[in-house]
Amino acid sequence: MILTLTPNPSVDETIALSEHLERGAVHRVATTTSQSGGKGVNISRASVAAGEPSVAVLPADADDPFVLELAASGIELRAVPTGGAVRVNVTIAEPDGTTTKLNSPGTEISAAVLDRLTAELEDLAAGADWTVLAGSLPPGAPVDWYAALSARLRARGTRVAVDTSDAPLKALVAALPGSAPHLMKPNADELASFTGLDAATLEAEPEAAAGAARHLLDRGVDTVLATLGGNGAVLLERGPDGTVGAWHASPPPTTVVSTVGAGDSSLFGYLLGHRRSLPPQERLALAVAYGSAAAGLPGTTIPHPDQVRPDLVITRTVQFTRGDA
Ligand SMILES: Nc1ncnc2c1ncn2[C@@H]1O[C@H](COP(=O)(O)OP(=O)(O)O)[C@@H](O)[C@H]1O
Ligand SMILES: O=P(O)(O)OC[C@H]1O[C@](O)(COP(=O)(O)O)[C@@H](O)[C@@H]1O
Repeated sequence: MILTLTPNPSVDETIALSEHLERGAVHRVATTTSQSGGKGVNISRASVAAGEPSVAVLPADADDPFVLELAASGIELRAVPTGGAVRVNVTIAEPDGTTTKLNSPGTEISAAVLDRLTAELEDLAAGADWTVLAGSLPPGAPVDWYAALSARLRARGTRVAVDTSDAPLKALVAALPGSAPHLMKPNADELASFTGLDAATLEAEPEAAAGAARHLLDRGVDTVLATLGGNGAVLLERGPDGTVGAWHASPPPTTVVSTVGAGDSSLFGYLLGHRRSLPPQERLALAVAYGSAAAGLPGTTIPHPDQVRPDLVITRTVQFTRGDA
């Protein structure tokens, strides 16, 4: 079972333009779509589509349309009532695939709701192969909450994966190795944020990304899936003998429609490969195939396994380029 936590869920509104976005101009919108999203929610949605059991833990009222839509989609939920509305995130998708995301801070979360979310996770963790802590933290959550949760949930016997950004990511890295999750999934901007390296260089050069990701393995993380946008992803993994392997995978040919949900889909692809006991290169190929399939779908649409082509992904081993961190 894959257990997910989305502490800051979002209604994802996507505005698709039939022309390039020009700041200050008036645009006629081609289509608008609205989907229930947020990182853990998207991973649970991918799990359901792939026939993998999953439970999504999140703060939201049981009668919120957000929760009703997820339940109708077949996603098993533990929704902790908040009395507040789910935030709205807006994406502007341009015809060339350029995706501009405007993510809201979210509604203030109380200590009581945080405690209930923790209790739900602890209740379910022993039955979870993986527990995924994902996305931003809403106002009111302690910035080091993921670090604290990682330590508590590891003690329950689940593997822990974290995908976050900004201050919660920095707090998690600062808390290493004490509360190290088993897996982290930074993108190039996130790798840059805690290494001080240049994001564009990390995205363009898999060896540099592998070198940056290596800092996390040196501090107790077992696996790093560093996604590099259109340049695929790098996987670093500590083997049973303690040695670290590193691989890069290039995406299959992709016509990009909206990259929202691509990172979440790639993390799910890795977890699916792990649950199927595939070797590391094949887990990486599945991750990149899932991410690229999502990038080719509108809005936050999460791919069905039929849409995912790991057979078209090219993987190779990479050497580390040690950067400063
Ligand atoms: N332009 C693109 N072309 C093909 N695949 C893409 C593109 N952008 C993203 N992807 C796929 O989605 C995955 C995650 O993308 P990335 O932008 O790194 O993640 P995040 O959404 O977390 O920022 C990539 O590893 C790749 O497989
Ligand atoms: O919690 P954050 O960092 O604001 O991110 C939430 C947003 O990210 C998403 O989970 C998509 O993430 P990815 O594009 O990284 O896969 C959206 O569904 C949601 O709007």
